[in-house]
Amino acid sequence: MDTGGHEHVIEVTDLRRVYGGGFEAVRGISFSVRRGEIFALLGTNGAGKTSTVELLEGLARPAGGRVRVLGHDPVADRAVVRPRTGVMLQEGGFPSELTVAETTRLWTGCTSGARPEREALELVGLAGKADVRVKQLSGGERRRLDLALALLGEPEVLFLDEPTTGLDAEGRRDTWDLVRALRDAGTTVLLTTHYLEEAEDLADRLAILHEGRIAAAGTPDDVTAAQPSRISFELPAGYFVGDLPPLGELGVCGHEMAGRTVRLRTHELQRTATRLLVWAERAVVELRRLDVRSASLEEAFLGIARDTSRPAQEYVA
Ligand SMILES: Nc1ncnc2c1ncn2[C@@H]1O[C@H](COP(=O)(O)OP(=O)(O)OP(=O)(O)O)[C@@H](O)[C@H]1O
Repeated sequence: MDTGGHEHVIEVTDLRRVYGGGFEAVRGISFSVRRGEIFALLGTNGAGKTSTVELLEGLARPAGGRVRVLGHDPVADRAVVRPRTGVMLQEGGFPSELTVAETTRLWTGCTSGARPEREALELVGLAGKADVRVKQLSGGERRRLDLALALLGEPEVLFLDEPTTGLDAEGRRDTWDLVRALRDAGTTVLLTTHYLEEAEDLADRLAILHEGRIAAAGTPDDVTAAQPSRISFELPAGYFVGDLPPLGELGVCGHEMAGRTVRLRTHELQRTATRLLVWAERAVVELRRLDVRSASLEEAFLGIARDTSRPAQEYVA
């Protein structure tokens, strides 16, 4: 299945998931992930990320639509797909009395072509904890053990459900470095995350899910580009927005004033900031608490999360 030189390792078409009671958690989503790509699924709580990933992992059958992983149906062809994939669930659920080394050994026994246990632990920085019982690990260390186990079979495709939840900033960055290194070595990675910075930094492409549908998709730059940048500052007493140069001339596409604080939105950040500062200099006006902020994935995400009237899916990632 070679499409323009890019093999689609994961293909999802009009996927639906309905739980008992008739609740439709995934409402017809489509996306594909190429070999050697990091793809992030973002979304508010309950948006349908885990429900989707479980279908990709073959843990449940879709109510509609189609999933292909490495060209196979992950449920019907589980015996073919499972040995080539690594899965890190949201909850590891290990026997807590076992040590890290014992847990890894147990998993090695169930994994075909497993890499050496110590190598997997070294990859995630847990080699020094081999003799510690799982119940004594910190939350972040347990996440890293989850990741080590997902990596045991040297998978071609890696599913990571919130891989860095509970990790401190350093642990999170170490995990990003590891995921990037795996991607560079050809592993295809699909991850879910609540950390927008993580998606922005790590993902080659992403989709933002909202209420079971894809509300935005593309590269982090694509998704961010549609958002305005923001400039905020306080005007001195006696000054109002009307005292600024005409907002159209500044390139402003929206504004508000609350107390003395002015917030401007613009798609031409450099032009707006320059003209505003030139005006302030000439008018001898001090813009206190000046804050100039580029459009971000966070803006896009919050815009989607707040917009309850958003229409049905129009995006295909
Ligand atoms: N077994 C189930 N039975 C009924 N509803 C379920 C079941 N599992 C999940 N849901 C519902 O499906 C929706 C999607 O849940 P899901 O766990 O996929 O969301 P998520 O995007 O992963 O959320 P989070 O970010 O909170 O982990 C939620 O409204 C959830 O309550």
